[in-house]
Amino acid sequence: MKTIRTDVAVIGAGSAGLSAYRAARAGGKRAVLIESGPYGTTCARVGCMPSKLLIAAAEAAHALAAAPAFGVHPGQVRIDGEAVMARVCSERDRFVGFVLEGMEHIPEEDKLRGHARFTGPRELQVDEHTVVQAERIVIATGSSPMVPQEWQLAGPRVITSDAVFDWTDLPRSVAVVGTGVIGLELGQALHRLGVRVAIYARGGSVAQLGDPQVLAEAARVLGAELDIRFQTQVAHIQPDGEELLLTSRDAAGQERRERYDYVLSAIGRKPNVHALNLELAQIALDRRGIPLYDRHTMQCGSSAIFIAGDADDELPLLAEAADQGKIAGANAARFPAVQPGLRRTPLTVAFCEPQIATLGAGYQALCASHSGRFAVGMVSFSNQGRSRVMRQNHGMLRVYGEFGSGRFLGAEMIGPRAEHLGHLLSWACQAGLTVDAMLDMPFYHPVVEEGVRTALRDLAVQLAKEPPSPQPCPDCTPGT
Ligand SMILES: Cc1cc2nc3c(=O)[nH]c(=O)nc-3n(C[C@H](O)[C@H](O)[C@H](O)COP(=O)(O)OP(=O)(O)OC[C@H]3O[C@@H](n4cnc5c(N)ncnc54)[C@H](O)[C@@H]3O)c2cc1C
Ligand SMILES: NC(=O)c1ccc[n+]([C@@H]2O[C@H](COP(=O)([O-])OP(=O)(O)OC[C@H]3O[C@@H](n4cnc5c(N)ncnc54)[C@H](O)[C@@H]3O)[C@@H](O)[C@H]2O)c1
Repeated sequence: MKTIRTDVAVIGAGSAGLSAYRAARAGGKRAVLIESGPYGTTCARVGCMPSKLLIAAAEAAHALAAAPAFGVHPGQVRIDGEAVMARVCSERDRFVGFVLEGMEHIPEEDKLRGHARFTGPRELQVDEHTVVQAERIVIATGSSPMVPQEWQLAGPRVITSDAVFDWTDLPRSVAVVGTGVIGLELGQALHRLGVRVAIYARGGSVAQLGDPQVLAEAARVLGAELDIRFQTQVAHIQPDGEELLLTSRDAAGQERRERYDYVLSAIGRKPNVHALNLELAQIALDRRGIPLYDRHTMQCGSSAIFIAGDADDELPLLAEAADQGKIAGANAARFPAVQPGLRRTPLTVAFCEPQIATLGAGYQALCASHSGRFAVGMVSFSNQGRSRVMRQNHGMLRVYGEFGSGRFLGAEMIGPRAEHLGHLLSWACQAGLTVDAMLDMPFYHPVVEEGVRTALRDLAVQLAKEPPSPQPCPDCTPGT
């Protein structure tokens, strides 16, 4: 067994780990980056990039299918599944190639291959070959897709999103389980590429939405295009020749059996923290076994251990992994004099169509933190001018503002160009703008942003009213 001594050890060479390694080095410290799997990051290999490539192909097919409504007839449309997957894979490999090039610029002595686990609060063992003694450690181990054990018994045709990007052709049919972001993005893309898709939702959730009105609209709009089975449990999956036989049970107890080429488990991802021997790290864990940490410093308690990215399960997104990694790496370098880093206004986008975005404080969080102290404005896109011009007049935006200060707090939406409207609104939120200040900004015509203005005007009207249920202040109400 070899022993290495270093200032900072980073576990995981994904987006968070690379960012942490660079920040630790920039802080003037020696650092090692330990990776057990392939280099290239989840985002580039099997996440953000290949999924958006598949969606881009689906959008091309959908544009042709939608063209006749404009009086444009593209003729016989043929989807060449092998060509679709060939482009997805070759462009994906290009993105992975950039990451691999970056890895080559990291000195060999800073890179270690193998699975790291704690043997003490400042010591790791990598496979059976190296002991790393580190003054500070960053956990950036990412997350893995979940598949219930009983589904795994049905064999290799029960897959996760990882497997989709290894396909060399499109299958005939896929059952997608889960109406989270992955289920909706991949389910809709495959549907638009001519694959028979059914999406099973055990409840009524849709992507990251928490506002009941936006959620109901999203279920209605997406349900109009896709075969989504809400309130339907997957009861059993069994192999059946070259296919899988899926038995589902709806809310009324009605059973249904259908055959699919694949079942795609999109029921969430779990942080990779359970094979780290965290009990030897001497840090406090929550009830799911995830280290407790300060979200501004990424420090676990007062220890020399930091965490970043999907591993902490706070908001498992690429931009968050990069930000958190930078904060964790910089603080590992300057430990014990840790400093709060920049945490931005939360922003999420689901690239289904219509797109779904949330930003700032979500509706559910506001109900808990701002009960009786926030107002809601809304716009439906059904009659919004530009959206109607483009035949993308579906969805709804709900915006939230604070009584008294008039500050803009956040929004949830499904609708056209949500990725762009989400950015616009999250920038206003982070800048701490009031609703009135936002309405003073320029709005061109005809643009979907005029829909945002309608929602903000509605919010301004609501904010000018009395709060719905004034909360008496117990300390200053006479007699209390
Ligand atoms: C299909 C899909 C689509 C997505 N689309 C988007 C999107 O559009 N936008 C967006 O913002 N986000 C998206 N995401 C989420 C995004 O990809 C992740 O949030 C991000 O990649 C997480 O980065 P990370 O560094 O935390 O994890 P990773 O990149 O997974 O890195 C963790 C690394 O740690 C290694 N590791 C784990 N345990 C150990 C150990 N014990 N020892 C050594 N190494 C270890 C792993 O092998 C891995 O390489 C998507 C995810 C998926 C799956
Ligand atoms: N555009 C993006 O930014 C993007 C795209 C893809 C993934 N991601 C990230 O990846 C993460 C994981 O995505 P995901 O879609 O796998 O998870 P998710 O947590 O978003 O959704 C999981 C879904 O599965 C359902 N579910 C859970 N257990 C189930 C069960 N046993 N049977 C049936 N349904 C079940 C849940 O109710 C939920 O609808 C997301 O949280 C997101 O942060 C982001």
